[in-house]
Amino acid sequence: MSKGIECMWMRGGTSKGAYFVADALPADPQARADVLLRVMGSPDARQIDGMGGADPLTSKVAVVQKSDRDDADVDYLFLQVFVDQAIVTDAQNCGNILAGVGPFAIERGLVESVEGETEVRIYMQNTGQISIARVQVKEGEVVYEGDARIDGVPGFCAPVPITFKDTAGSSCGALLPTGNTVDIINGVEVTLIDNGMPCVVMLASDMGISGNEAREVLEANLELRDKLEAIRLQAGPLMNLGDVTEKSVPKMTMVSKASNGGAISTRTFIPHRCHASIGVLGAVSVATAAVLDGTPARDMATYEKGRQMTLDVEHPTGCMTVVLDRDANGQVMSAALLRTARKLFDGKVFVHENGL
Ligand SMILES: O=C(O)/C=C(\CC(=O)C(=O)O)C(=O)O
Repeated sequence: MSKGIECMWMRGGTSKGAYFVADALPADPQARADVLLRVMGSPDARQIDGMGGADPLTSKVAVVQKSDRDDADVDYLFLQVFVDQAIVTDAQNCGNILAGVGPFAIERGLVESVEGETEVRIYMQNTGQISIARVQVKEGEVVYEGDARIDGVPGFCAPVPITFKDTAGSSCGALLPTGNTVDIINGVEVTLIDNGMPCVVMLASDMGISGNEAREVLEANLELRDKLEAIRLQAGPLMNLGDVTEKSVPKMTMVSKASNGGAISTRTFIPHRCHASIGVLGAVSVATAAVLDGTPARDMATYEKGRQMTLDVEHPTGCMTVVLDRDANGQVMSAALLRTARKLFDGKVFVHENGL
């Protein structure tokens, strides 16, 4: 019998997944991927023989360890386990799963808790950048109960505010990897941007949709999906991401006018399924596109310009509030968001014998 692997299941923001201390998993990336495919039950559209929830948003993994760096407490490696393909990729970061990393690090004793609030400095290995999460603590224990709420998650929870600095060019080497605010691919005006997450931002109307459709409606639109994928495969090399056929980036975001008082409305493919809301760093990248003059997103966005700008990015299940800090030249220097996280399960996960 397999002896099982120590693992915690957590909701981080609007995603859910498995959190491991690094030394619980094989160090070799291929062997680790084999184990994680079995943990989630991939490849299988239903993930019936594993813990994954048959959705890319619930088939995610955080690998966490103490950091050797002076500017970080822990290192966080994000891994996306594809649902219906045998692919485990570190080609993207995830700001939602990140929300659980601070609480998990305290739970596992990787970070010493500070009564009241513990600041956890997290080195995000996928992109080589730092984020800071603030976790509530009482009598040495992580507090999960509270009165914060985020769209896309029912109920209330303790707040986990997160700040990102220097996320520009996280995976593409530059905020605008082509040097342009607008490129044209297959006749569609797009902004190729990376402020923490590589995204292709385009007008919903250019893709033949209103931008207010439900996730299910968009996923059933095969013509739209084909058009998005054709643009994505060309955008990948232009964004310095190489061949993206088997990668989960860039994300494809279609924007339209906000319909609920926010700054802009979004519908995002990640990249083959439509997001139920929007990714954290995805929202930061799209909000950044919306404050750049000359972009399709700028034309759709409504906001007041300033050094600190709060943009409500609307998505299929509500909105994500992004606070951007800009310097005197209007360049985005940091971004902050509110997330919540919750411990769901702690124990051992079992995989087939030959997985360990
Ligand atoms: O885009 C995805 O694959 C989904 C994400 C990513 C994310 O959080 C981010 O953009 O930072 C999510 O909602 O978990």
